[in-house]
Amino acid sequence: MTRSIADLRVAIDAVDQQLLQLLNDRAALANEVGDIKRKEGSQVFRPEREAQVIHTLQQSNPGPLKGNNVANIWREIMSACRALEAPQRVAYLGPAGTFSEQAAEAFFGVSIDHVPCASFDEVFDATTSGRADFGVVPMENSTEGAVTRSLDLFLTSPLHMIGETSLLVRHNLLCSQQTPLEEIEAVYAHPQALAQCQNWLSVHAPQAERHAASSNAEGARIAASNPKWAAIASLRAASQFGLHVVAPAIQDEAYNRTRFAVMCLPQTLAMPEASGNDCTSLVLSVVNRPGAVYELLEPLKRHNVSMTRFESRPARSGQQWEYFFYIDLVGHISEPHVAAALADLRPICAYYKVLGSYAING
Ligand SMILES: O=C(O)C(=O)C[C@]1(C(=O)O)C=C[C@@H](O)C=C1
Repeated sequence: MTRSIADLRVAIDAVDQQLLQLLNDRAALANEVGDIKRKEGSQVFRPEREAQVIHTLQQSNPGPLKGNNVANIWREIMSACRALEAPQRVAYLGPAGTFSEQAAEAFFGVSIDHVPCASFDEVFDATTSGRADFGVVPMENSTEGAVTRSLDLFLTSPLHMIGETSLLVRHNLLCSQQTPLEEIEAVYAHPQALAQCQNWLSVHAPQAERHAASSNAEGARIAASNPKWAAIASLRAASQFGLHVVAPAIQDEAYNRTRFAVMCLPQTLAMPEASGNDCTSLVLSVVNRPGAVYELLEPLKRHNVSMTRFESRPARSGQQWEYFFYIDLVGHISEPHVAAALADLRPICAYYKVLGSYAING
């Protein structure tokens, strides 16, 4: 016998009441954990524990909810529980409506104290000075490669990476009216977004001058003041600034992803323990002589450690052709094969810095 919608809604209401009770029971337990942490003076946010909770639930999930739904729901449940223990202040490139804000909320959930910043430099400053507990910055994009300012800032910063999150980035052309494409005189966006949409702009709005803005949301704010000006930004920025979508999904690569680093001072949160699905990020340099880069990579092969990223940046040391290498390895630094590889690799390096060992956000 099929049940009517009215009957099904009564059943849903009953399940919701049970869920509400269970969620409050859970929040009360988290509160008790919070009391203990306050007495101990230990950090509220435990990313490896949260990753484990989500991983375990995804493994035992009987469906019909999909694994990623389970992850999203529990990220928000834990965000709310964490905020009861103590609100976490998170710095990112603002204003409201940026992809960085989206990344911060994807990692921490929405129950955070938002600290929007005017530049990547300010995100590092805010997190270093204690104005924020954590910072979120983009590290790499699947179309445009490294976000070089973030990499350079990490080199001299006392901050370390305690997590990562990756976002599918869809760019939209936004205007204050439905302005025809051929009438758009200027496009405002962050240089990364302009680069990720350059082919589309050359074909569909070749007459439009391209202007760099400090963020896409700032570009949206500027575009809101003139119907002949457009911005490249998210749907979230469109609703934030009351703009229309003149053209959706204009990024040159359909699969345009940006990976963000989550960072903090080591005294705020020490390196997370291994979660079982981790990554280690390093910055290294070697003296410039034949075979040096080969020697750098050889210990990884010998100890069977996979490398998922190898990025070089000029050292700016005054010496030409000297580089820093940004390397990501699969595994946690406490795993024996990773520890052994790094022990062999370290003496070869002229410069060696572990940016962090943290759970892969999947
Ligand atoms: O297990 C803890 O340490 C908690 O504080 C509880 C809890 C949770 O809600 O499950 C909340 C915050 C932490 O980041 C990890 C987990």
